[in-house]
Amino acid sequence: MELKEVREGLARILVPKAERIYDAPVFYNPLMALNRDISVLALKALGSRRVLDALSATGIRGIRYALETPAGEIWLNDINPNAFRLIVDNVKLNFSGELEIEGKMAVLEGEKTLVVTNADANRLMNEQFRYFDFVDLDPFGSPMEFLDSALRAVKRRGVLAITATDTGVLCGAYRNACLRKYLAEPIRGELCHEAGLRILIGTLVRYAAKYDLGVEVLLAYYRDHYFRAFLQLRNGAKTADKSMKQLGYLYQDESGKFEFENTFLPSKATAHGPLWLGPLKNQEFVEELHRLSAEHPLGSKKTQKFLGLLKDELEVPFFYDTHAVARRHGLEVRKLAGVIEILYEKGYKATRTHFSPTALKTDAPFEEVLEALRELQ
Ligand SMILES: C[S@@+](CC[C@H](N)C(=O)[O-])C[C@H]1O[C@@H](n2cnc3c(N)ncnc32)[C@H](O)[C@@H]1O
Repeated sequence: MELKEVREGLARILVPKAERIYDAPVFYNPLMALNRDISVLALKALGSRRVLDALSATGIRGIRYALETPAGEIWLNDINPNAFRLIVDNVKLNFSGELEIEGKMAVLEGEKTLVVTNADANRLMNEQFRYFDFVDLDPFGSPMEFLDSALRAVKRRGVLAITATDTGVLCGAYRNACLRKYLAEPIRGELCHEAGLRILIGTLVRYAAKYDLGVEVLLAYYRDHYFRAFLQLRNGAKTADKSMKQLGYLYQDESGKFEFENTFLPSKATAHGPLWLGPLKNQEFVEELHRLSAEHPLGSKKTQKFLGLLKDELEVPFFYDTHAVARRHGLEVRKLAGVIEILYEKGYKATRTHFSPTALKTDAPFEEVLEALRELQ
């Protein structure tokens, strides 16, 4: 395998030289630096000790966790033998000390303990029952095939960090796949990304509830064709019931107006979901990540700005995309800032949203958003 060295955060990592990322013998995507930055900041803020990077590829994520956060014991796993060998080399490149290799496992004991394994992630997570404070799933496509095992490997008050790159499925391009994997009806159109993220979280909540685990969303977002969610687990049947009560359904009519209902079963056949209707962030947590991003060696120049956008975003379910509203009502597109200003003057809250550069989140009713656009014609 031909290799080159890259730097990200405090890590030096050997990655395969390849024309296209999916042709490489071990997967590495430089675009995911922002995802890894936010994960490093989250782990730093949480202070979790025992961490599993279950689908590690080059090891870049787990090695950054070891170098840049207070985590004391970090496991890096991949089923691909080439990945295992590369992770071992990358651990050696970043840490001094003796790495003891025995078959499909390598252990480095030092200031930090690093454990590298070449196993099926489900098998490893089932063997390490309730062992980890923080479990990271960063798969190709959907995380669903790993979810039950992750919910068993993580401690009952631990944190799950989950990526999903199957946006076509969660956003309704492949409806049947969404029904199969997430047992949910997706939506097409301008709300598909937020609905997709909320379908993903809704499914995670239902899976956690089986184990009498409740879920608090520390942060969840959509970016660069993937979803990412950090979930704080809460122990007990009552907290699981509370989380389940935050599930519900979304409805949208042809005018673009939407509504949602917090019910276990939908009242109408046109429902989209079930999906999570609770918050997508813990405000203090996001403010802390934003603050930390100013002083941390980041891998992507875009991370701090993106965290700022997430921090300032109004916490209400769903948004109005001004381009979509204008199109649906035969109006001219107008600047988002102008619409936000009119709503502000009328006493409503309104902010930009990370889901779309042309959309706003507001507590104003749909008619007021439409009226604001009309005023600007
Ligand atoms: C998207 S890549 C991970 C990228 C990495 N987390 C990063 O930040 O660069 C997914 C990895 O999962 C590994 N994988 C796929 N199925 C697996 C399984 N059942 N058990 C363990 N690893 C698996 C693949 O070999 C691949 O390296």
